[in-house]
Amino acid sequence: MCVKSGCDRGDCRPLAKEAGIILPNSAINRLHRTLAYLTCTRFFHSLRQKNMSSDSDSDVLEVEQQPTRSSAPTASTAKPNGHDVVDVDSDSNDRSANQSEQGLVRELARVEDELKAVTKQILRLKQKQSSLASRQEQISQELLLNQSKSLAQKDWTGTHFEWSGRVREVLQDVFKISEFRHLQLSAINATLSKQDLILVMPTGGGKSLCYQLPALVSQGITLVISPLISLMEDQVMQLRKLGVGAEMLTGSTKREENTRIKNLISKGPASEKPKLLFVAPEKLAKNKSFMSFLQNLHRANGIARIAIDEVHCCSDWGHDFRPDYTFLGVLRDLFSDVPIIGLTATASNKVIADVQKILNLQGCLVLKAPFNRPNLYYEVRPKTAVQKDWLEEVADLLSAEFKGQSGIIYALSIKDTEELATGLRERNIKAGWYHASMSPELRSKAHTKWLEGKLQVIVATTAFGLGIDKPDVRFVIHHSISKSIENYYQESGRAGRDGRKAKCILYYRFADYFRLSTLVFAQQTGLQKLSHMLAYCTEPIKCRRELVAEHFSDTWGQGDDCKSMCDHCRRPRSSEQVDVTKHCISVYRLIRNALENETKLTANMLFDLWYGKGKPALRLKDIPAPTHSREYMENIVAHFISEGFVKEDFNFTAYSTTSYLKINTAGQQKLDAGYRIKTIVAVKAKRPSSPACEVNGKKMKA
Ligand SMILES: Nc1ncnc2c1ncn2[C@@H]1O[C@H](COP(=O)(O)OP(=O)(O)OP(=O)(O)O)[C@@H](O)[C@H]1O
Repeated sequence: MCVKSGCDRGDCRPLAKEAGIILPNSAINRLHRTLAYLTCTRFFHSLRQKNMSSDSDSDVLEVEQQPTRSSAPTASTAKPNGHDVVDVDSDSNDRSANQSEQGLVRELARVEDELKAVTKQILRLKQKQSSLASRQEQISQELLLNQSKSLAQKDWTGTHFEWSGRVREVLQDVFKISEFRHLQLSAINATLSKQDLILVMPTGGGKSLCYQLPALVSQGITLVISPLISLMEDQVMQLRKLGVGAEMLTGSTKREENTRIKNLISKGPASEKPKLLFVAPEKLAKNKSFMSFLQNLHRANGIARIAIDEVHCCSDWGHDFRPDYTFLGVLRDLFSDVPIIGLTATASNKVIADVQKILNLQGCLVLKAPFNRPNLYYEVRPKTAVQKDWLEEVADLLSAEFKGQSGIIYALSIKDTEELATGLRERNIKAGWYHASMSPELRSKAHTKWLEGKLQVIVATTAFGLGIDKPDVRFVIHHSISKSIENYYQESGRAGRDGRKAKCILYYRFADYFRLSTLVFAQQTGLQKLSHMLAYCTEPIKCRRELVAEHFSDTWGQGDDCKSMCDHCRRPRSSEQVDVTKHCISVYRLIRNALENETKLTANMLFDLWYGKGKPALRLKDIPAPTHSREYMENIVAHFISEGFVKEDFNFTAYSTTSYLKINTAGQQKLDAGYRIKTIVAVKAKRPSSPACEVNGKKMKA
């Protein structure tokens, strides 16, 4: 060890020699003390280099000022050139250096304390900055929302507009409709007034009319941006049937057809010019020649308005985000005097604000109809583990309650659609299947057979959704849970579009949650949205409509009535709040114990262990099997997942992804700090004690 400084190399003296310096002990000591931040080696290396490049006196060491906390020069040693001068032979210098060292140590401690305080302050300020920034965003959103609300206060329903007479004429003569539905006239008047507008109306509410009718009352073309080719085909076909000129351009439109349509729109005779042009968002985002065509058309006042169908696709908070939709933000600037109308059935306030931002329509008019579909009955039923039992139950339902009625069964995978439809056919139900892997011909054949009533039910993936406009769908059954409440609302919304009563039944099984979580976890908002759906399915007592209204920030006041059109309102149950903290601790312990045994637990493995099954080494003797049913306990664990106490850990194999359960550290910290987890459970009504009665003289239970 080299003197007192802690240098363990012991090579300062040979290095000093090599640098041409003869050092007395006192100088070595002092250097070690005052230059504690340097190892001796570093110091002499730098010195050697310095000496090599200068003719300095070997008795005088010129120490380069280091950018460190102990570098303040003293008046006695400071050279005019800014370098400290250390006289290695001077004892008085030695003493003063000792004093200055103590001073430096004190200063260092003070500086360190100050630094700590400043760091704390910075952290506090950063937190404040981020909370102020999010409040700022919230306030600007609220201000814009207020702007939207005040625009919505204006009376748009009037019939005093210059176009009012013509609007009614077109409604009756072209569309053969006698009366407007809620918000249709307001939306039509607003867009004809050149007001930018976002229209939120329930599925089947009649949104299409709100841009189709104005298209016939305005000069120029209405450009409709739509996410699906099948949706465009359907609309073009319907419009042509009504005698309205409509065209569509997609990525697969042939070059000649493309030119024909463009020429017709820009140069065709007025009587032959189409009034509506349907395009996919990709057409705008990826086709410069089409954008140039639109700009030329605009210069010639040829664009009446732009309608963006399924506008929630702009936002990744919406349920089917499409990156090409984000390109549509340029439209507001490029065609500044052309009114834009965005339409959707599923948008919470968050999605609306997001869409407004992306499309540059901040503060525009928002017309929002209630989400409630009063004619739809919502029910969640437990799903049996055995497929055969489920098929029996549903076949019974279709041949009794839904006999002669038309409906849809939504399934999670392509394989499921085919297996379930086959299973139903074996039980004499006229069932077909529909999914994205079928050829367009086969898909269209299945769709047509169902439309014509040759199939009672179509078992489909969500590929069968947007644009399905069969009015008399009396039931929509979900074989497993949907990816989000938005998806469920859309899919179940295919029922009862004629306004008559229809049933939406969802079969829930906890295991299905994990089939979906492994599919959606890579999406930015996938798991969060799925957890909302999980909470919807496991909700024990609350009205289903109220849950949906809350999700979409819709108003559902005390006076609002479901009219017994959901399972919870039809069969109200009493409930109680229970403390489930101990169950969470058990779950954490089982997961931790398994990890200590190098095993990760899937939900199924966890429940097996909890109920005393599975590998004995992974069981914990002091955790007794729950006294409640597995279904009850699954709902409790579902609550832990929805509330973030339990997280998932996704692991890939070559063919699949597995979800394992893991402890959320933040959840553990909360429990450590004494937090109690509480949840609401339904309380089974006590059976009234059966009065005894007498049959043939014997006492029997009634
Ligand atoms: N005022 C009206 N009176 C009667 N029928 C109408 C009226 N407006 C629209 N419809 C009909 O209602 C059905 C649903 O309309 P539309 O397809 O526009 O719904 P949507 O709001 O776009 O629904 P989704 O979001 O599910 O596609 C159509 O068959 C349409 O002809």
